[in-house]
Amino acid sequence: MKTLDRLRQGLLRNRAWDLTRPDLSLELNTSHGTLLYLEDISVSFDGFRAIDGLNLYIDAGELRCIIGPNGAGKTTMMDIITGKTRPDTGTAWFGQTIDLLRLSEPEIASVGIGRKFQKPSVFEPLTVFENLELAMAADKRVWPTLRARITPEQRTRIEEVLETIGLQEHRTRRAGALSHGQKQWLEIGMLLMQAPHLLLVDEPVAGMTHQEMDRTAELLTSLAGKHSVVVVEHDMDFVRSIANKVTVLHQGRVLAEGTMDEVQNDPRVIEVYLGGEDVHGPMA
Ligand SMILES: Nc1ncnc2c1ncn2[C@@H]1O[C@H](COP(=O)(O)OP(=O)(O)OP(=O)(O)O)[C@@H](O)[C@H]1O
Repeated sequence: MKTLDRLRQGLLRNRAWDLTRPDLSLELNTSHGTLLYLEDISVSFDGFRAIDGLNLYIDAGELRCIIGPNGAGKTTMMDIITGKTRPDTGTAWFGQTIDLLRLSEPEIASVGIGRKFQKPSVFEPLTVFENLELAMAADKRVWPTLRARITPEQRTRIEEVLETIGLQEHRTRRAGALSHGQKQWLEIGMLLMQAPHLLLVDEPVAGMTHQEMDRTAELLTSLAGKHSVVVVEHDMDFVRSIANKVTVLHQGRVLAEGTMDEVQNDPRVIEVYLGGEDVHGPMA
């Protein structure tokens, strides 16, 4: 029997698996071109359906923007992908073989899903370089010994990431002394140290200057191709500047999907945004 079928059977059969979970696949397979499959996902909190039959597919290497009014379910969707929230129904596959609903939060991170929350959480007393060094250690138990020595390969990797995030000249600065935008880029760099296949980025430009927003747009678009990037953002100008494909969530399901022009001209989307439900204002 194919691994996928075996896993599916296991899922239907029982959720209490053997602790060793011998049939658990952690090998990513995206030969069909799709990295993330969320199908018919629903979750309720105290009887309120925050996610309601959600279907979402993210291609390998794609940059996708997710928009939607307050309470549309964007954060809850991210929580489901990362294992923080378990759906009541539905399936969530990472590539064709990895069943996310069978993995713990740390396991989901280790198969290559990184999440950046809105508020930067860099280690302020440490330098930019040291932050990246720490982020390299997937196993946080090795932190105390990590500073002892890094290999030339690891140093090269850190240098590459410093260049990607544009902080080469700030490598010896304390993270706490960075601007808000620089802290956000450092945190994206810290995620990159884990070489994730999928990066989930929550409101990356909130509180940024225009210049920082432009730099963030460049950074996120440069990551696509090598990684899949899912950006949840309220700032429509920013979304327009980076998006190929936009998904509009509303009441826990996909309302519309397409280019920014397509979704902006979709009467259902206009109704949701102009209907007074969104405190962030109409779509620009
Ligand atoms: N743990 C929870 N308990 C109860 N209700 C919740 C919980 N998490 C989310 N909700 C509710 O589910 C709905 C969806 O919330 P969610 O935070 O996912 O929306 P969102 O699209 O991220 O909104 P925003 O743009 O304001 O961040 C909201 O009505 C919210 O109040």
